[in-house]
Amino acid sequence: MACLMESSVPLQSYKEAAEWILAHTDQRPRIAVICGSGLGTLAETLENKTVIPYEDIPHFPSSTVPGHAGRLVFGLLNGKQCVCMQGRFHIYEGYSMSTVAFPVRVFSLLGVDTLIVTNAAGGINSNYSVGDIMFIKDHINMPGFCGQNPLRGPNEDGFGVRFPCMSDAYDQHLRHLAMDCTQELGLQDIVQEGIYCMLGGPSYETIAECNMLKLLGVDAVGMSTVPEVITGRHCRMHILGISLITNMAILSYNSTAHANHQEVLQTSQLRAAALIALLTNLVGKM
Ligand SMILES: O=P(O)(O)O[C@@H]1C[C@H](O)[C@@H](CO)O1
Ligand code: HPA
Repeated sequence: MACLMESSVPLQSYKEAAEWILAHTDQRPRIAVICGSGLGTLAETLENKTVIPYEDIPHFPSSTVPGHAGRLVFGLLNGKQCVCMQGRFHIYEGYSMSTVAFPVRVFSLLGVDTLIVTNAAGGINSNYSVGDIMFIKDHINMPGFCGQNPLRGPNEDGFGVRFPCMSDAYDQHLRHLAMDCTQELGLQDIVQEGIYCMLGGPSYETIAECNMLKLLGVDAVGMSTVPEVITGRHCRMHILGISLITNMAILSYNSTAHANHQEVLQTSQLRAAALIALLTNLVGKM
């Protein structure tokens, strides 16, 4: 009988990707930033950049979504060495959860121990507004309810344990530090803290689905982040998750609004400067 297995990535592929990168830059960052839809401009602000297109790195997946450039950018952010993923992967592109999270294990082999994950998300909480910045305090892995998890398949003991704890997935200290930064920058009025729910996409949610998520206590909905966070926690990284509320989820049958990726990218552009200021300030304190 055929066995339904996550197509887990061979250990050798992570190692070959990491070795290739180590041979192509002498930068050794401990901080990695995954840039969400339209949020890749952060990478442009790094100093002393080394830019590596994903297609040059052995075994690296490729980006197929508008707003996700598809390159690693190494450089200094506020004096600290960082690597930014300008473009991430999603399961709706046809990738398995473990492939989506492939770069996170590569980063771990490079010596990264802190992961900042950003995303564009739809606001479910009716107290939220478009343009709000939400620090993620917890997540719901909705695809996980039917078995999708980046750690599915044989465990790689070298990265972490078989059954990792996720109740502390989002680092409280980093979140408080980030909150302090928003005060300093005068962003406190647009800051929220909440629960992110990942759905598979690529279709946006129905009205019934949005109302169900609201009942479940979800504050923002998206199509990413969870695979990278689970994988990062598995290898003991400290994680800060940030959702930009790019649109409000549609909860009423009277609404004439239509979710669309243009709006997502437009809001990301509007808030790019604020997010860059926030991350620059934060990284300086880390
Ligand atoms: O990569 P993220 O999660 O930031 O992008 C969101 C989810 C979809 O890729 C896209 C939908 O508009 O934006
Ligand atoms: N739903 C799911 N993913 C998203 C949304 C949304 O409303 N906005 C940005 N990414």
